[in-house]
Amino acid sequence: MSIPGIPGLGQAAAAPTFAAGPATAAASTIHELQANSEWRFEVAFGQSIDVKVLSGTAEIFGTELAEKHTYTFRGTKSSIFTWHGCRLEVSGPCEEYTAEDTPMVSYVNTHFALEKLRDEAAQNGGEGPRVLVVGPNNAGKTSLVKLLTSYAIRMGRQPMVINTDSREGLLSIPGSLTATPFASILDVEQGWGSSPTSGPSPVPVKLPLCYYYGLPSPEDNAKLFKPVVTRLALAASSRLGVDPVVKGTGMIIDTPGVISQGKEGYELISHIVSEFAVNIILVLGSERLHSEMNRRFSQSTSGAVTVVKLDKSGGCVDRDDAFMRHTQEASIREYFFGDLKRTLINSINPSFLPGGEAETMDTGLYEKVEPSSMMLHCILAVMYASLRDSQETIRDATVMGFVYVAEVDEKKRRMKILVPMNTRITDRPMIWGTWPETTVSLI
Ligand SMILES: Nc1ncnc2c1ncn2[C@@H]1O[C@H](COP(=O)(O)OP(=O)(O)OP(=O)(O)O)[C@@H](O)[C@H]1O
Repeated sequence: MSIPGIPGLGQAAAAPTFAAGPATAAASTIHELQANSEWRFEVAFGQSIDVKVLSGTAEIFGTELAEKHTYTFRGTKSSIFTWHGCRLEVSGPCEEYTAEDTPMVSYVNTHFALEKLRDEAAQNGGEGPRVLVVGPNNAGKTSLVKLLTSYAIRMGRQPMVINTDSREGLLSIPGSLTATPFASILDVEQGWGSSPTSGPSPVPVKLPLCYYYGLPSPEDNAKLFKPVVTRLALAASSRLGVDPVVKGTGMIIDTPGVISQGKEGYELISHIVSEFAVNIILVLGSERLHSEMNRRFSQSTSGAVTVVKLDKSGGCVDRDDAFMRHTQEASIREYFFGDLKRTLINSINPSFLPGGEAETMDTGLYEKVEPSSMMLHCILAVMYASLRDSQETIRDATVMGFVYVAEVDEKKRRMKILVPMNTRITDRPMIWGTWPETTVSLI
């Protein structure tokens, strides 16, 4: 483990100096990176590159790369940063350039400030900081959350990472919200790591507490999003309560970019802040949002929220709808086919009932439906609840896992589904989210 000292601490940021403009590398190339510089790359979907650290130290969003090990990257936009300089060997086609101007010093300083709070918490038996990261789309929120998580792990901590951005699942499929205690390093090739259903992984598998929302944006159905966040916060807080190491480290909460713009979004931020009892807000790349967060939270009567502004990295790239769609499909595939050996295909005949056959109060949260051809190639969330439970209980339940609808026979009211779970699910309510829409056949 070698978190570096803090190189360049207190120095003014250097003027942007890109070592090279975007270029396309095909054959094997050697890159010599100077200290404090970053190699940024984009690999298209359907293509892959191999990267090897020949010498020196290098990291991806805080996770150190092993020397001489070949890492393969597919369909990704990312960067490799070095504190002390390194030599990289790269083969395969990618868009790439090297940058010397990065906000890494301010990010690592933020990490050390959080460490100080964790040390203080340890002295008085308290809780580590509950950190919320907000900012517009593609401001680098998830990358910062990864970096703070990796650095905390490298210090022997175990942060609870919360994902409230349903567009990108964290160790789960898109549409879900999760809370995951991280004790071991992140898998840099996979992003966060393998989902629990994936097979053998070089990096230990993490088990998220998973809740289901089933829509891409919190604003699509705030009436559903808010209570799901509340449940997630309750579950995460109680998990914190039973694990002293996680409690002493605290939480790091990622958010969807859409809530960082506009009044409706700010209301959702307030909801997350109060449900998770957030005490640090990191604002990425928006003066306006920073001022709004200060106005709302700095002078709060409890006075307990600290708002910090951080620069957006020049490396952040916009991801268009097609790229997001590919990413979402890749994570769905990984969920179902991470380990083919453990994949089961079941034919079941459930009356497809969120809320079940028993009389339940119709609260309008979910509509009861029969198997229909509309469900073909869709994903259903199997809930830890009973068919007799109320709709609220089902909404508030955690997700057991997800199934994929491979065939539907409307006449017989039968579906053939792909079930990557080794357990009986026919007596469980399943929720059919309208998103992500699956357009391709997985099998
Ligand atoms: N320094 C960097 N160099 C190269 N790529 C980067 C860098 N930082 C972030 N990226 C890439 O930019 C994209 C956007 O970053 P990220 O996902 O962290 O933003 P976000 O604020 O979480 O976005 P959203 O709100 O849309 O979820 C990602 O593909 C990420 O890998």
